[in-house]
Amino acid sequence: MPNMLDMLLEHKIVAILRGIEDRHADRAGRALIDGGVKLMEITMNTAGAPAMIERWRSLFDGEAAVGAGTVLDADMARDAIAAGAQFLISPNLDEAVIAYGRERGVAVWPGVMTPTEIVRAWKAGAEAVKLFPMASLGLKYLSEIRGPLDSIPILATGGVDADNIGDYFKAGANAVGIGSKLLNMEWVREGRFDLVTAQAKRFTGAVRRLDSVQ
Ligand SMILES: O=C[C@H](O)COP(=O)(O)O
Repeated sequence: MPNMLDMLLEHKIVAILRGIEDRHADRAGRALIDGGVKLMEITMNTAGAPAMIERWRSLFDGEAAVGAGTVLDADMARDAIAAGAQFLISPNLDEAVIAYGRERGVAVWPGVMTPTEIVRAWKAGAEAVKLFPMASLGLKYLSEIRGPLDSIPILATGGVDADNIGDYFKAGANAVGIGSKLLNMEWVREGRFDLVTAQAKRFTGAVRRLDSVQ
């Protein structure tokens, strides 16, 4: 099984699927993969999330990693891992979720906001943290905390779009989580999966270009 942290650091984008309707989900997932997305997070507040995770594990086996998002506590972590989630992402920091994931060999990237929370998460065994909500914290905040906290991988989440994605990496993000600007629900409802793929390519192409100039 591929190492999730390695995948996160290599591909640098996590697609966040929140509230996708089950009848559209498989085509949306396929469209994202066709656009180069390699890590997909189905949030646990999406109706039928565990069943969707389980289905995607076999449907997209070898093409993309499938994890669970909005994992708020150990009960949700248990349900997500039972469904086959390959990584767990949370908006909050709960040491019990980190411990549960570690016991089962599943990567946990908890949500953090402050330097104290980042270090707490790291000490509890998280190999990376989700810095959230970035749209409110701002890029300057990220670059400032990078001074003292320069070795903890940061998955910056919130407010990422195709024009500013490069700024997130310049400010110190190792990876980004992208929701609304990557998966436009209107396109999904209208069956415009070609547009979803084209949009995904804008993001994955931006990451490739940034990698090539480094
Ligand atoms: O937890 C995920 C974030 O709410 C996604 O934010 P975004 O839609 O601004 O990318």
